[in-house]
Amino acid sequence: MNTEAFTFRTDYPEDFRSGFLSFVGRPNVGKSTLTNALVGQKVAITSNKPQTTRHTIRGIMHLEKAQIVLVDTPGLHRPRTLLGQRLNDLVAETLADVDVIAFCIPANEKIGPGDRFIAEHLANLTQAPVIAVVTKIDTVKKPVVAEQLMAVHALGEEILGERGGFADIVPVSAVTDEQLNALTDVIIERLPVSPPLYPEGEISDESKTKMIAEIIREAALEGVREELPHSLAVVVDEIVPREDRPEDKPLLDVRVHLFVERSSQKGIIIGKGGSRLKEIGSVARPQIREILGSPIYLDLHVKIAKDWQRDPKQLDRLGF
Ligand SMILES: Nc1nc2c(ncn2[C@@H]2O[C@H](COP(=O)(O)OP(=O)(O)OP(=O)(O)O)[C@@H](O)[C@H]2O)c(=O)[nH]1
Repeated sequence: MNTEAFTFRTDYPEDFRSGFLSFVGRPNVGKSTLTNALVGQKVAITSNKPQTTRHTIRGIMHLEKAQIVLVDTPGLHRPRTLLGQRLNDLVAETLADVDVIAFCIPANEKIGPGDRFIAEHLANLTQAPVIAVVTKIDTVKKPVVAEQLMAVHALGEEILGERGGFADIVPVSAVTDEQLNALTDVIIERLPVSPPLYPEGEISDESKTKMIAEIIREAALEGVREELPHSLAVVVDEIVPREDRPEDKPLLDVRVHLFVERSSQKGIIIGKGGSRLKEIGSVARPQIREILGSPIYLDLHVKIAKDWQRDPKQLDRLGF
């Protein structure tokens, strides 16, 4: 494994602020994209299909005057399957101990029952300040953004009225980077005065294994999201140094299982003569290599785990 040494910053100013920030919002509102845009590195997985973010993945912003630890939560939604229920529990747990919450609402969709559901949850679950972030402002004209800001303000007054509505409302685009600095400043204001919580250089405190699983999942879903809606789980079984390698030419064996629900899905993942599996490997390999800081041999196996989304035993085994 890569053993870079991370160092804690000691020259921080007296009024340095550090703390945890969690993004919440319906699926697909741009939470992962915003996390990536803020942290500046790919730490969470984005897609144009909802609910790809299954794990809580953190990115850390190391700034001159602050350190912001971003906790990217899965889309909070009404639970339909057991998996959904577990995701919601995870969201509740995450919200219980963050310093600031950023509630994302897209500029290009009217506020709906899903947003209200989340706002009500926030009112009940947390005392932390809630900043409303109006996302994807590049997709609509200015007057539409203005209208959405008013609607969001009204939502805050109605549901979080007891605490004076949303702590702030900030329009942003994670694609054009518009207003990201403004959002950062607003977040910092709400963090406690505290020394840095994490050493410099660290982009994620999730195990590298989880990041690797996400990369492979993303590569595997590329182009086949329609056929494999939420039926793919990736488990990294082991990462071990290959024996008998010269010291200056190490190689890591990365052994991975991809779990699908049905044999038809297995066929889709593997592709004709293994062609898709090869493709998945070539997309994922360079990214994994970068994370581990070493050449790798990527060993991908596809297995069927029936109805894993509804089976508690399988869910435990797959780490949900
Ligand atoms: N034009 C535009 N598109 C965006 C922006 N932010 C996100 N998107 C797109 O919106 C889609 C969903 O973004 P994600 O970041 O995956 O959304 P999410 O809220 O993390 O979704 P879940 O993981 O399902 O909860 C992707 O196709 C993004 O490329 C933005 O600022 N502008």
